[in-house]
Formats: sequence, C-alpha cells, structure tokens
Amino acid sequence: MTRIKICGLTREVDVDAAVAAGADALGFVLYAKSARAVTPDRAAALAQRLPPFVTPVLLFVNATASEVAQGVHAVPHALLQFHGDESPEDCAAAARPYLRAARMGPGFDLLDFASRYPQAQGLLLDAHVEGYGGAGKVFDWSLIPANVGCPLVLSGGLNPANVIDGITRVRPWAVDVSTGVEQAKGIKDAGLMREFCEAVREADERLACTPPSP
Ligand SMILES: O=C(O)c1ccccc1N[C@@H]1O[C@H](COP(=O)(O)O)[C@@H](O)[C@H]1O
Repeated sequence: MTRIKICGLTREVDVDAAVAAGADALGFVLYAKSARAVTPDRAAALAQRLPPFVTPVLLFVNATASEVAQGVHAVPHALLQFHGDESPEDCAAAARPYLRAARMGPGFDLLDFASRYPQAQGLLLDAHVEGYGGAGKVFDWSLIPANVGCPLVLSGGLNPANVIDGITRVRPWAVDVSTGVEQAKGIKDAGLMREFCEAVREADERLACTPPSP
C-alpha cells in the first residue's frame, strides 16, 4: 500500500480534510521564505489535531540547529524533512528520524546521494527547482535508478491526474503532494485531496492485479 503525505498545510480545516481523505502524514513548512510557512507554534496547533497513526512532518530548508530544535520542541513526535543543502551531519544533529529530499535533475547521482545519508528513513525525490521545492514541477522519473536501497517518497508536481502513472512506473514507498491539491498556495482543496487519495488507492489496486515480472 502506497503511503500518502500531503504537505504545506496552514489551516485547521485543511488538516481535518486531509485526514478524512486518508493521508498518512501531513507536512508543515518551517521555512520562512515559503508561501506555505508556519511558525513552530502554529505547526504544533495543527499537529495536535492529528489522530493516532497520522504522522506530522516538519519541513526545513537550511535551518539553523536552533531553528530545528525549536520545531522539535514544538512538535516532539514529528518526522523531520530536510529539503535544502543540509549535510548528513546537519540532518543527524537533531537526533530525530528524518527524510532527506533529493533534487532530481539531469546528471544528479541519486545512488551516490543515498550513500551519503544512510541514516535517513527515506529519500524524498523532488524536481530540482529554484526556491528548493513546492513548485509543482514534475521531474523525469526515468532518472530514478533501480535498487536505491531505501524507501523512496515520490514528489514533485504530483496531482490526482498523474499520481497513478507515477506510482505504477516508480513504485515508491510513498507519494507526497502540495501544489497539486491546492486552490492557492497554502490553501488546500478538500475535493482535490480526496481525489488524490482515491487515485493512490486505484494505483495500488492496479499494481495488485499486475502479475509479477518473470
Ligand atoms: O511547499 C513549499 O513551499 C516548499 C518550500 C521549500 C521546499 C519544499 C517545499 N515543499 C515540498 O516540495 C515538494 C514538492 O511539492 P509540489 O507537490 O511539487 O508542490 C513537496 O515535498 C513539498 O513537501
């Protein structure tokens, strides 16, 4: 079953709708330059609404150790997502489970990148864009090598119309969406979130019916 993360939530109503739609994880952007940025206190208030087994994720871009510590203090049970130029040491400093974002583009060596972050719970694959992420841009999925050796979260420009193709071609552990389920930056659309989650389940059903390759 493909796990679903919906990212960039800023409103209680969207958190509740994302949970109702079937999201497994919700992301809160602690990056002041993002149009979806929330403060650690706001992230805590939003994360407090989550029921058991729905994971809050705190997204950082080149944050200082003190900024990461503030986020972790506010939402102690969160998974961290490092989406900038953080080194393996930066990611490990908070001593919390984390996802490392990889900025996919021509010439990017994902296997080498993965070997530098053996402590990451998984790699989140996003398009290489200016501003680091959340741009709604799809990257060339054929750039993903086989056997990366850790769970992959497919991201970058996913939406209800293309996520089935993404899952059936890449077969990721999870998918992550932000722009593709929004009415405006940081304002989610309950209908699109529902359609996205339904499309993921449809992809899973198609994969379950696909005979294994010989
Ligand atoms: O959402 C943002 O504003 C953001 C800013 C900086 C880095 C990452 C950001 N979001 C993440 O980007 C990917 C792809 O998003 P999209 O679906 O293409 O809009 C996703 O993981 C967001 O979590």
